[in-house]
Order: sequence, then structure tokens, then C-alpha cells
Amino acid sequence: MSEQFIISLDQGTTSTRAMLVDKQGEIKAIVKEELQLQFPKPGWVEVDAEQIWQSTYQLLTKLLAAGEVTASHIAALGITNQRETTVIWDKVTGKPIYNAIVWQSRQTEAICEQLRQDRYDTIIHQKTGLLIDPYFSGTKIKWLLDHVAGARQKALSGQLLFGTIDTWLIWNLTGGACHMTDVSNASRTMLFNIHDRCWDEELLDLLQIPHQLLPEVRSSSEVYGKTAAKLFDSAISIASMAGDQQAALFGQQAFSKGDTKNTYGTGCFMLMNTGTEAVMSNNGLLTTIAWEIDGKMEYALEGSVFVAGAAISWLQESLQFIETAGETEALASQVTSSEGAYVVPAFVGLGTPYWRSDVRGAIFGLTRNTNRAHFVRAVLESLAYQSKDVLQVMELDAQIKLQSLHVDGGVVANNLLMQFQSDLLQVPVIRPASNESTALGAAYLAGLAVGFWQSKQQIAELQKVDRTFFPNHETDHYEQLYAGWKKAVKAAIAFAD
Ligand SMILES: Nc1ncnc2c1ncn2[C@@H]1O[C@H](COP(=O)(O)OP(=O)(O)O)[C@@H](O)[C@H]1O
Ligand SMILES: O=P(O)(O)OC[C@H](O)CO
Repeated sequence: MSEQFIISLDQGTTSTRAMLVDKQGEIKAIVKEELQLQFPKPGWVEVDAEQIWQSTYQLLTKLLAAGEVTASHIAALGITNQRETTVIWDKVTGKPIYNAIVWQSRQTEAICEQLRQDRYDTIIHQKTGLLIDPYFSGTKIKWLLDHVAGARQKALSGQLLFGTIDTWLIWNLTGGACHMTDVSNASRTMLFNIHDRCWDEELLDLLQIPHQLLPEVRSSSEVYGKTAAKLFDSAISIASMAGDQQAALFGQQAFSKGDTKNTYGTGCFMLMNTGTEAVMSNNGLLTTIAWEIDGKMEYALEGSVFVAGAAISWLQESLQFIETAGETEALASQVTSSEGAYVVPAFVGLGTPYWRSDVRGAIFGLTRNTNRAHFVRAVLESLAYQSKDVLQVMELDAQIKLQSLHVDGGVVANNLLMQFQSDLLQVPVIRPASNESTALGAAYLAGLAVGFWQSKQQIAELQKVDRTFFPNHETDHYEQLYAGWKKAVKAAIAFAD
């Protein structure tokens, strides 16, 4: 049998998934394993990096068995990963010196506050496209070197290696032969100059990070190396690495400037392809590298909503208004509007474009008539309003008018919300047939590198749409609703002030 599949490995925050993808872009087998996060102190989020590697390896073995194939049937393996999460390990023993610090973790807030006070905001934004925040890897590396006994000394003597999860996995998969990352992951470290395409010496000095700790930065689609002989019955080429949000953009075939996707999971991540131009935002969006293919780097603007699906989980788990997330659609359909009720689910503050971590959730416009259906509808609508908040500044910064929005993530099963999103934005909302855009993106990038697919054009032809939601053109009505949302957000901010 010839090489029939690409393996796509999607290492996310709460789970790892591995898939076999065929030439038609169909997923032929999928296996998944949950991960145990650790919360050692309030606001800290960590995970056992060794567990990530061990479970990934087991999952790959399981995938081959589930698909009834051997490694010789695999054309290439692609890696996509939760971004920013930081691991430092000893290159001799291969053991991490501490847990991986997860992107959500706030333990480096004090380091960030110092950088803000020292007025590094502008320089960091200009060089990296990012804002100073514990979210990104740079301050997490500094924290590890400062807090783990002996780490700084070992780092200086070249004994330690740093990596985001892509790097940690490729290093283990290749038996230590590849200490590499790709440009999309590097662009989330707050150490990478996204214009000059290199680790930035000034930022490394600022955070006291020795250069020898850092991986070599490669493109997102090329053969980096092969899996170590001991792992599978034959070696598999590893041919893509990409951060999961960028991979989702690629998986949605958002190849042209202005193409935009929104992933509705726990939070929302919206990315717009801005082509070869790194558009710098004046409104709190991040500028990030989308991917590099054949020496050509492309960029994206990114905005995030902290609470999206998490608000649905809140209805289910904390308020017990619903038993399953899916019920929200039938419930909200019982009414034609929220009748003036607005829920601002700012449980952990507001992200783009407000960046107010001190704001908390609020409810407005209740009447004696407001019932469960109105309330659930208001929560669903809040996801669409928050996405519009992000998109408005994105269009402004990119000087691009959105033509349609590609969507993915667990929440997009909700037809009522997708229709409302289309009405509110006044553009078609396109839901793909497969909800695995992230994994498909990594598969496509790997497939391009080994000739499994010949071109982006060929990949674009694989696109299968489940449903397109077209806008209802009562624009005044939706503008009025949105104006109400803006007032609600303003009032929630005023309450925090
Ligand atoms: N039909 C639905 N309507 C609204 N929300 C939903 C629906 N189905 C799932 N969700 C929500 O989607 C979220 C999970 O999406 P997922 O993409 O798996 O998230 P993540 O990758 O961030 O863990 C949960 O918060 C869940 O409540
Ligand atoms: O693992 P996910 O899908 O929640 O994605 C996490 C993001 O990459 C964080 O930037």
C-alpha cells in the first residue's frame, strides 16, 4: 500500500487529538485523550509536559491501530499546538525542569507590570506585534530561570532547552535531533521580531534569556526531520508546525488577504489574513505571523474574546439553567428577541478591544417579563456582540471590509447563534462540513511540504461547506441592538471604575 494519509496532531490545552487525513481532506480515523491541568495557586495554570509527550506518543500508536495502517502508509506528520505554553528541559536527561506553564497562567504578572512601568509597551508592540501580558512565553521563560533552583546557571552553560509545545513534541519525536519551532509559534513568545524574522537580542537582554536556550526558527511547511527509529515500525517525516489558531485559519482555506475566521470555543479567537503585510493595530489587536511557506511569510491580525463557550458552560454548570449546551438553541428559539436584556459575560475581564482585566460580568435590561428563554438568548447573543466588537476594530486597522466569516469551534453547532452573527455583521457566515479546521490546517501544511497536495489551489478545492448563514437585511434593527450592547459594556466598565 502506498502512502495514503497525513497524520495531524492537535495538541490543545485540555486535550490531545490525532487524526488520519486522506487526499480528499477527509478524516479517516481520530483518537483523543484529555489532559489534566494543575492550578497550584490562584491564577496559575500548569501541566505536566512529560505527560503531554507520553500521551501523545501513545495516541499516535493508537491512531495507527485505529486506522489499521502502519507508519509506512503515512506520507507525513503535521503538528499544531496550544500556543505560548512554555517548557524548559534538560537536553541530556530530556526531563522538564518544571511543569509547562500554560498560556492562561498569570504567574508572571509582576514581571509584566515592571515592563509596563519601564515603558517597554511600544517597543515590544513594534517588534513583536504583541502587548505586554503574562499570556506570552517570554516572561514565563524568565520566571522559570528565576524560580527553579540552578536553572539560570544551567541555561548559561547550554544545558537547557526552551520550547513551546510544538518544539517539545518535535524534539521528543525525533529523539532530540530537532530543536526547532516555526514562525507562527515563535511569533507568540514576545521574543521574536516579526519583521526581521529573528529572535530579538534586545528583548532577550531585557528578559535575561540566553540565546542558546532558543530553538531554531523554521517555516511552517517543510520536512524538519524524521521520527526516531525506536518509535514506530518505520520513520515518519515531520513536515509542519503551526500554532493552533493560525492552523485553523489555514484549515479554513483562508489563503487570501482579508479572509477571516472566528473559532468559538471556550473563548473566541478571530484571525484575519493580512497577506505579506504586518498590519500594526491601534486598537489592541495582536499582529502575528500566520505561516511561512516556501520562504514567503504571511501575517494575521488577531483578536480574542475571553468568555464565549464558557458563558454557555456557566448557564449549564453554575446556573443550571440547561442540562446540555445544545439545549440553548431550542430554548432561545422560544422567543424572537431577548426583549432588551443584555448579559456581558466579562467573568475574567474584557479582551479585545477593551483590554480591561478588572471588569466583571453584568446583566442589564431585565423586566418582570424576562424569562429563561430571554436570558439564554441574551447569553448567546453576547458571543456575537463580542465578536462584532473585535471585527469592527479589525476592519478599521486592516482597512479591509469583511466579505464573509468562516467559523469553527464547539459553539458553531448553534444555528440560532450563527444566524444572529450573520445578521449582526451583515455578512455570510460559513460553517465548514468538518469542525476540525485546526487539525486540517496542520495536515494541509504537512501535505504541501511532501507533495501529498501540490498547491493551495488544490487544497482550496477540497473545501466542503456544511451551511452558509445569509444575513437578514434589517440593518437598522441590528444596529439598534448593537448600540444597546455598547451601552451595556460601557455601564459594566463604569461599574469597575
Ligand atoms: N450547540 C451549542 N450551542 C452553544 N454552545 C455550545 C454548543 N455545543 C457546545 N457548546 C459550547 O462549546 C464549548 C466547547 O467548544 P470547543 O471548541 O470544544 O472548546 P475548546 O476547544 O476551547 O475546549 C463549550 O463551552 C460548550 O458549552
Ligand atoms: O488549546 P486551545 O484550542 O484552547 O488554544 C489555545 C490557544 O492557542 C492559546 O493562544
